[in-house]
Amino acid sequence: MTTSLGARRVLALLVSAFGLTYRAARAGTPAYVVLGLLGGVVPLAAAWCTKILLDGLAAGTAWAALVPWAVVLAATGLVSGLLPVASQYLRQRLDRSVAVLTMDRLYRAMDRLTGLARMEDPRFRDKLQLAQQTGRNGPGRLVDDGLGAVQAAITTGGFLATLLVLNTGMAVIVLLAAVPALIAHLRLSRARAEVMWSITPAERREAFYAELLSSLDAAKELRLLGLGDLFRRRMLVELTAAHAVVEGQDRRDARAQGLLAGLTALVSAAGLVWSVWLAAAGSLSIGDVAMFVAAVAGVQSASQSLVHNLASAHHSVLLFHHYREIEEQPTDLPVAVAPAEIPALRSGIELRDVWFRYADDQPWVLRGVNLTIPHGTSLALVGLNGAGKSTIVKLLCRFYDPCRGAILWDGADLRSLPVEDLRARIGAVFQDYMRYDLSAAENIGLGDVSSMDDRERVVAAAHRAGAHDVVTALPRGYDTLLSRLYFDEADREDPETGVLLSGGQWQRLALARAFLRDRRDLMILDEPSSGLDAQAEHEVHSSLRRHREGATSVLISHRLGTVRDADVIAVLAGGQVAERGTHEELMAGGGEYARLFRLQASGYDEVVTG
Ligand SMILES: Nc1ncnc2c1ncn2[C@@H]1O[C@H](COP(=O)(O)OP(=O)(O)OP(=O)(O)O)[C@@H](O)[C@H]1O
Repeated sequence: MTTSLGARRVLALLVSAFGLTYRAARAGTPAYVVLGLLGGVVPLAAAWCTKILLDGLAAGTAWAALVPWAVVLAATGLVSGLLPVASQYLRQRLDRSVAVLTMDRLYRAMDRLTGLARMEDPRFRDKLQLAQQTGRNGPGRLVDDGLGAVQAAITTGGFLATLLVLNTGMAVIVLLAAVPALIAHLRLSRARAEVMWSITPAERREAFYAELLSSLDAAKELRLLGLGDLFRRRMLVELTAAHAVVEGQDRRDARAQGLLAGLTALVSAAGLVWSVWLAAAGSLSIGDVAMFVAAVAGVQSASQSLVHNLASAHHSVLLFHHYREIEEQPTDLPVAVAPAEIPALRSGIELRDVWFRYADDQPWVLRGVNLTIPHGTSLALVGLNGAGKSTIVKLLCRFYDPCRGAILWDGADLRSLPVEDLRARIGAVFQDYMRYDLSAAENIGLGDVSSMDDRERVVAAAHRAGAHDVVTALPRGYDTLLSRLYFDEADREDPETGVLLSGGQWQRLALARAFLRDRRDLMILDEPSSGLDAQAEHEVHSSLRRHREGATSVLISHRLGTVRDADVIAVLAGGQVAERGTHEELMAGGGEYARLFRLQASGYDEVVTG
């Protein structure tokens, strides 16, 4: 993560933040800008009115001539009281409009990521987290900071110009008091920004432990293994380490700011004594002295808010940079220049000399895999843990591209096909399937969004996956919410909210979701029955067998009894297909498959026979 960006990039980010804000609120943004500029002018107007009034009083001007100035002075007081209220209201409206636009754009950009590699990159995840944080109000904050800086610059410039007209010496004194302080504050704020960036890793680790300590998923292990104390101590170590770094910076800040405040006060006091002396000698009017006092205070507070705005803008620009990087990112998988239309599968799918590793610095997972899945046949992939079975599935869905070799769909390289169309032709149950905090019907219906409301199809899919009885036993049947989250107030009042299923019951729903897509060309089942009881597993595989007939499918299972009737069984080992054939052929061959099958069977045999 960076703490500095080129001037051109910073400018582009500022322009884009203003652009986004304007697009989100076409009337609100100009109004907000006008109020901001007004805020810069009001202190100047008040100082001028005070000067004119005091000079008039000293010169004995008739009260009728002074009344308008008194009214204007009172009006500046009213305006400076109302401005913050109106600005805050507009700012909040602006933030809400900007949040809708930026969130929409951010998640559209995420949707453009069709592969998985970038999502798995920890640096990308860091960026994404920052982008999510800043997306909502980042542009608004940048506009705010930019406007605040302009406002401060108007006030400072106005006072300096006024003093230059009245007396050059006074302008020089005000500058002498403000400029070194401005420079020092800028340096301090840059040092603080660097410190804050330097502690982000510690803060992230702290957040990780804090999240772990309150995570429902981790609760069982944390309690059983008594890990709460360990993680709490680790969290505190990270927190105190971050605090120690910030404490050092706080001390440096306090020292420097104390020194600066003393210096500024000294210069201002000297200037004040000098201006009073000039006034006594008749070279300055009382109004001029009042203007000098207002200018010293005005320039000081304006330069402080300038520093604050610049520091805050610096931070906001860096965060907004991450948002823009995510928003501007191109799609992660190469897109064919003229993607071919993807026809319904006719001849089959072929993996031709496929080599794959997850990153250049990681070991090869697949080393020249050759496999064909003829149309209408079933392929079973077996192999030890980590052999690369799920990796092949992910390549078939084109979540990654092979590093070498190709996967062909009826002879066409997957890379030449539109990825959305390819996926529309595939149904799958992944090993790490999702559990959606939605109703049972929606959990199944998501398999085919166009049939989500087609209850008949949803129920039929549930029947086939052995999920129907599970679902009908729920308090509201298919409409039962499977969640512990409250979606709205009505749910909160409902005692039937938040039904949780067992692991195997969830798996049946995931299977039903896949069955809703069974008219697709390729059905992929990665460990579809690992969590099912023996009876359910038997029923599911009988159902699978029936529905697999004539369909093209890939099945992965460690329970070899469930894959024995596949048309072809391929054994993966060492990143290659070590054996392939029907169950009978492989058993007769006496290789790895036969060894594993006998090993598993012997477990049952021992129990049954002895
Ligand atoms: N996203 C990933 N990033 C990096 N390496 C990965 C990733 N996913 C899997 N791997 C690695 O690739 C190898 C193959 O994993 P894969 O999940 O394909 O094996 P598998 O045969 O399905 O194993 P299992 O039987 O345990 O499910 C493993 O060494 C694993 O560590």
